Amino acid sequence: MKVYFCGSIRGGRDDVHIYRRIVQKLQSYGSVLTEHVGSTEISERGEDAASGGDRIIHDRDVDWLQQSDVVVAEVTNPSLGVGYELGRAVAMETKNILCLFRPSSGRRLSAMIRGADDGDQFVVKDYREEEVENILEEFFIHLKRT
Ligand SMILES: O=c1[nH]c(=O)n([C@H]2C[C@H](O)[C@@H](COP(=O)(O)O)O2)cc1CO
Repeated sequence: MKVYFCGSIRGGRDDVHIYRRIVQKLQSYGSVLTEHVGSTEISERGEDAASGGDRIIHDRDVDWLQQSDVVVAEVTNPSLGVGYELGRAVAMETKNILCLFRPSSGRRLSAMIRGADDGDQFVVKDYREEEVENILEEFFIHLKRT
């Protein structure tokens, strides 16, 4: 199984330790194409994409998104890139999408994400940090049954 993980980069790296936890857990289910999102070596300046710059990052990520079976996004820290990836994933119509949000942040999730939940292919789940592995486990058990 190929998993595409989305998390904020230029939107801010405050939650990188949670992204790393999520990536580690996701790796027990398949290959995580965007492993770098959970790396503490990537700052909010983003990846160093050498000469190709942002176009290389964009085209590579859209290609990975197309290849992926499942999209998991940590959406607590708002990020334009994550919102864009989710919109593209929905338009592809074949992806199973899980968005994870922590209400303890005091933020209110965008209606364009919360309101996209259809209880089936696009699921938004509120969680507490300590529950994250269990939430992922439940999601992947359910996926196997469908
Ligand atoms: O350097 C990068 N590498 C990269 O893969 N991304 C992708 C993956 C993340 O899920 C998402 C983060 O978007 P943003 O940088 O707008 O927060 O975009 C984004 C950047 C920088 O925008």
